[in-house]
Amino acid sequence: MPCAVFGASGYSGVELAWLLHNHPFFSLKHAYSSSAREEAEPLAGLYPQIAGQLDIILQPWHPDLLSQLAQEVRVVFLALPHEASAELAPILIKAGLVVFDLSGAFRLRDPQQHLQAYAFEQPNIGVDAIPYGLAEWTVLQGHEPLVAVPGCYPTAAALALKPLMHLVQGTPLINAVSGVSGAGRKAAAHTSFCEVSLAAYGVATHRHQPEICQSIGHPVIFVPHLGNFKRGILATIYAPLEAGTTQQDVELALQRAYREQPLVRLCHKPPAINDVVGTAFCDIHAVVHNGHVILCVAIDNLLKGAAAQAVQLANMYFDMPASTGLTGRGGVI
Ligand SMILES: NC(=O)C1=CN([C@@H]2O[C@H](COP(=O)(O)OP(=O)(O)OC[C@H]3O[C@@H](n4cnc5c(N)ncnc54)[C@H](OP(=O)(O)O)[C@@H]3O)[C@@H](O)[C@H]2O)C=CC1
Ligand SMILES: CC(=O)N[C@@H](CCC(=O)OP(=O)(O)O)C(=O)O
Repeated sequence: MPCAVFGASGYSGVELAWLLHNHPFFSLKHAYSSSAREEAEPLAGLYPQIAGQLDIILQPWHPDLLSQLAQEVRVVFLALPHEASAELAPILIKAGLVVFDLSGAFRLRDPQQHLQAYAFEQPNIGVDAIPYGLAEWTVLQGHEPLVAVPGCYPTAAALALKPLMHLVQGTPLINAVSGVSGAGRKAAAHTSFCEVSLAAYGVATHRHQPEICQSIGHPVIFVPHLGNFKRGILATIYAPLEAGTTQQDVELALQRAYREQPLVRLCHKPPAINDVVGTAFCDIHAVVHNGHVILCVAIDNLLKGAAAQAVQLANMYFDMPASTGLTGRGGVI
């Protein structure tokens, strides 16, 4: 299945390019950067890690390329800033392409909430329902023109909480720490090596708060943190439980949700970021304590939180096992 990656010069884009290049069914035909780059160049020029293995040329995107693209590929993955996705996705859909969008442009159902979170209006692409693709909780029909891939923090938080919401009574509190690749490749002082130690940010204002609420169907308190490591997210979640809920109730609910899901691992001890970095896995540990469940969840933000989840959804879209091409350990950056 020929496909293309937009935003391939970025962190989640290059991970997508690598996963698709090594995939048994998808075949990477085109990799695009923004049009701000002046010339085509090998993607390996930006990421020497892939030299000699993935020899694709990174082409600056230009609308004149659209008709050739539409003739040559069926599926496109967008790893672009939210507004760029919002602008490009409708054009690609109109050209007959199936779009997996990693940005936040199409995730929120409520246009007002979207406007408040992203500060631009959500485009109306004339589709009734755009699937929000939390992969383990989504059924795709295989004819949707666009799938919205969840954000990295919402993936970690919702995978842990969704199986337990019938046992939760009260507001879950979510503390999550992300590595710096979560902020993307573009240079910025607040994400530069000497500036980052460990601190909360976006307290009570982060755009993933409404996304998590939408995903689990319940309000939450969410505090993201930036840590001085490259990749990975570790979330610690405290959720009050209905009186009498036991450890066994929680474990059964998690097992029921995930026993058929190869990319979610239920763990006997709290996971470390190193357990999942370079993988498509989500590791979850749960303990009932003082009327609460304490959940520790780890994912690689660039893989399960972005590129690998997009490929997982594309696998499902084309009726393949969800984990096709995703069970190895790797990661480009
Ligand atoms: N990083 C992460 O952990 C996660 C990211 N995401 C989402 O994935 C998307 C990409 O994020 P990330 O990889 O971090 O970003 P990066 O900043 O690393 O990369 C952004 C990419 O988009 C390209 N680009 C920028 N502006 C435009 C434009 N106007 N038109 C076309 N291409 C453009 C850039 O090209 P150029 O190099 O030429 O500037 C680059 O290839 C974002 O929507 C982000 O929210 C989702 C989950 C996790
Ligand atoms: C560490 C860091 O900066 N993380 C990003 C979130 C990661 C991400 O890309 O999520 P979206 O797809 O929703 O943008 C942030 O907090 O904005």
